[in-house]
Amino acid sequence: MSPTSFPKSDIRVLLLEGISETAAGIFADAGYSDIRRFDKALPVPELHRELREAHIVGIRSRTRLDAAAMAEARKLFAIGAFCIGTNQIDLATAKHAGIPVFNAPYSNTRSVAELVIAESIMLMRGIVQKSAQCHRGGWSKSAAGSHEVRGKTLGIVGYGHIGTQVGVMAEAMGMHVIYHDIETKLALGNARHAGSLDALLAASDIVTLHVPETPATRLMIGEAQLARMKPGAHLLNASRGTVVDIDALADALARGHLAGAAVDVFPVEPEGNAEAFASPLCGMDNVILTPHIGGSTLEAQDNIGAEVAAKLVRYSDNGSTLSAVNFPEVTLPGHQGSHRFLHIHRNAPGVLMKINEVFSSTGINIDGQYLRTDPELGYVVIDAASDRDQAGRLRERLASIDGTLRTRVLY
Ligand SMILES: NC(=O)C1=CN([C@@H]2O[C@H](COP(=O)(O)OP(=O)(O)OC[C@H]3O[C@@H](n4cnc5c(N)ncnc54)[C@H](O)[C@@H]3O)[C@@H](O)[C@H]2O)C=CC1
Ligand SMILES: O=C(O)C(=O)COP(=O)(O)O
Repeated sequence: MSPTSFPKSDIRVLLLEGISETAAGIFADAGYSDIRRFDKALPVPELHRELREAHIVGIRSRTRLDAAAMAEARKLFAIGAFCIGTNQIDLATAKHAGIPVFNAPYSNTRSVAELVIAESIMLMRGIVQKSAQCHRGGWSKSAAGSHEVRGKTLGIVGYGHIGTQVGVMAEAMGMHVIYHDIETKLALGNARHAGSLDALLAASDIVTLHVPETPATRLMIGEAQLARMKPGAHLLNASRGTVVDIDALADALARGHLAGAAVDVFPVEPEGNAEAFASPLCGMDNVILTPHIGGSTLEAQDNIGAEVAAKLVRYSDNGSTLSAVNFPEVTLPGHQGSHRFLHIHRNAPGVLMKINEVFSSTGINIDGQYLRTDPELGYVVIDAASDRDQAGRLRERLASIDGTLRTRVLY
């Protein structure tokens, strides 16, 4: 266990939104004892209060870490998104504050893909309506409107980690798979590029959305796109609530243009399980509504807890930023026998020279130096065999260099 510039017992780890116990276990095993856990997203005033004392924060998709939240988080040095999406975090503000953000890009993808496959069959068979009728004492034994998925066309919008897995599973059930993506993607199996979003919408019996939340995907499925879908087709959205115009979707369903939908994500979602949920889709028997649980399986949450906590511990103990989503990536070896100085600065000419001057002026030899920059940010890591007092003084001098955003020493 490597000590850091202040005792690990003083490093506050804040874990929100019911992040898996696995994560807390990994922090504890690495010597972190000040771990505060909450099973829901916090209301803004409480979030800001908690952030003031946190050095590391872990969130899921619900907590907004915007510029106002970050302004409160004066001690924060790392953020973990214990999920895939990082749209809830102001990545640029975090970066300019010298705070790397880590996420779990794969761990829950299978869970989402399995749900989409299950829902595709449920929708094509009209199972939710039939189940609702039975619960109400009805009995409508009929094949009308019920179809096998075999031989039908599945259109995947966003052919990334989730979209590709959905495609492979759908083909195993005999479906034709087409996809649309803004990047050139290797088609798996017999999947075919649709040519355009419009072409995909016109050709698919089921359309499933797997794009991230970006300015380009905001309301990418609105009235015009829904109108292009085949009459009687189905729409699934387990991506982000902002991707679909929910009123337009409700209208297309009410008019019978679409036969059904499965929606897991919403433009506005409750903060926690105690808050009521409302949506224009509520009350429609042909719509599967789920409370943003695409990635909520015990397997996925366990894997995510382990993956993101390990990345945060590694950064905190060792300085490595491998796979950070907003930061220059550095993979570092151990630093036995030397102190490790982390220096994060605005990328401007001359900073590196000044850092090196600090060391050369004291005659301390540099054992290893690592540097990664992007146009905005520089991250320099220096291993040097100073004594503890010297290290403290060196750190102060490094911190006083113009453009410095953050410094730490790992002993
Ligand atoms: N419902 C839930 O619980 C979960 C939801 N998600 C959501 O699913 C999204 C996708 O996840 P992954 O497949 O792992 O991400 P990914 O990054 O592997 O794939 C996203 C794909 O969308 C494409 N894309 C981006 N902008 C596009 C545009 N404007 N038009 C067409 N394609 C576009 C990308 O090129 C990429 O291939 C996440 O960003 C997240 O928002 C992820 C996990 C769980
Ligand atoms: O991984 C994602 O992006 C998700 O949407 C899952 O979010 P959650 O961790 O379930 O709040």
